[in-house]
Amino acid sequence: MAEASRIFHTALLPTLHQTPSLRKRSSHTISIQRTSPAIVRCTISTSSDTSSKAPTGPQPIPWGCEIDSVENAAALQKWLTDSGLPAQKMEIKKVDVGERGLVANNNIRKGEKLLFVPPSLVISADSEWTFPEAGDVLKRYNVPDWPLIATYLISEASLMKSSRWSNYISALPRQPYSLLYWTRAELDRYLEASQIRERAIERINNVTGTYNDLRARIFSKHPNLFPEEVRLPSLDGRVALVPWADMLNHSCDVETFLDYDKSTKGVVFTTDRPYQPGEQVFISYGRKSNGELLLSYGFVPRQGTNPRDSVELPLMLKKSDKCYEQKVEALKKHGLSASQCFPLQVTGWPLELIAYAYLAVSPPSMSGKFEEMASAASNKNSSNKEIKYPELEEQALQFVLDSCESSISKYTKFLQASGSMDLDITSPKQLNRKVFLKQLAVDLCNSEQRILFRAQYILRRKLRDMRRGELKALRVQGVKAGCHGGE
Ligand SMILES: C[S@@+](CC[C@H](N)C(=O)[O-])C[C@H]1O[C@@H](n2cnc3c(N)ncnc32)[C@H](O)[C@@H]1O
Repeated sequence: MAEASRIFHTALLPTLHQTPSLRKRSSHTISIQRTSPAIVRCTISTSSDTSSKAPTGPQPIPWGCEIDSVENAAALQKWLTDSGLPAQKMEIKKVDVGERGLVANNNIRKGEKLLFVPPSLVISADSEWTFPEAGDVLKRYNVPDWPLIATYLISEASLMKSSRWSNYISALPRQPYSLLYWTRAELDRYLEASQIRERAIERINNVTGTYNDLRARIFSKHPNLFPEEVRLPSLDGRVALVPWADMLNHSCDVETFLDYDKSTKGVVFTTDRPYQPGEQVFISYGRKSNGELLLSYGFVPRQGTNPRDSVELPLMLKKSDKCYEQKVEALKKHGLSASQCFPLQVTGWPLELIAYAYLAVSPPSMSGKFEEMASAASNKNSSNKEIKYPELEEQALQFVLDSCESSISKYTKFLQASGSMDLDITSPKQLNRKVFLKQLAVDLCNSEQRILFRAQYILRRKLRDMRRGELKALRVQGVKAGCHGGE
């Protein structure tokens, strides 16, 4: 739940404009307009919505604050204390990593249970709605947790100061750098080399699909409760919003996650290291690659600091392969296709990747093995064991190396072009955003390319050793044959 809560928090950080008519809407934005107290009128634009049409009707409600706003954070902290948050050994401060964060104000031991957010301060699918009618309708239709909570938050935000969550809502950072908030043009332009672009498009489509489904099934049937468009952010699994806990920033060095304490029904976490007063306290947002952190949270950790970092390497069957159809059939049976991505880490690659490479380079004479190879290439097969075809190994490694090198050249092309990339800006605000996005893309591409370089190095060395070994064996055979011949 806690893991999901963080995703949700950042996925649900829309920019709500007070004066959208003045600005070209180039990313995902949510505007909320209050009509009557019981009605939430929401419109959320998408990356494809780049029109600068001035919306008519009531002014949208202000939402969130700049990520470095300590005033809103201080108001949040005061409200939380007044609302029953027990005394904590941390306080919200401006920090070096993540703008605002929780900083120790006491000595904290390793293994200490540090945080306790009582259930009354957690926003979950069971939270009480100020206007319960809309909530009742969503529950009747069994709407999953994340769109339900997103609609809840939008509904509460529309009440402004009269919502009990108003201090929380106005302290949410307006920080649209998660890939969900990049326009399609920005994704295409800055992340052309990275497979994370595909993941972002998939997630945006998932969000849009969920929204369209809700609109068709529910919102359109209850126009009095949901009079306009509501677009909701994407999220998997059980979700909740945890004010206070979601002030904690991520560090790749810690292994401690927020946890749900069944007995107290509160949110807690246990430290995995001590902290001195004045030190920022971190949690882990999950064992994620830099691309996944950018996708969900809008930041890229410093190069080389994320031991979980990985890059998706695309492998493809050759259309000219005589057994193309047969191989595709075998892959399909195991949920795979003619083009498939596999994660590479600095420390290596999964067995599935090599199994796929074996299949890709197999000659027609090995058609009896296609099925076994396709099965081993699928991670859906829990009993996966390493398969070995020594006669194909060199070709398979060369195939992976070729794919690595083709990816590396895409990154090189982008990184070289990024230096002189025209930022075609029309306002300082736009410049900030573009410079920032470009920097995020450059950081991501550098970290992904670094993993590819490492894989390239290992593959080249393996192939060299293999070929030297073969050469040696040939020489030995040659010498033996020579001896024979000489006898
Ligand atoms: C759950 S909030 C944490 C509180 C946030 N710093 C704030 O001021 O409201 C998650 C956001 O914090 C920032 N963040 C968290 N960990 C970070 C890190 N290691 N480096 C940079 N930004 C980080 C990102 O903007 C992320 O979307």
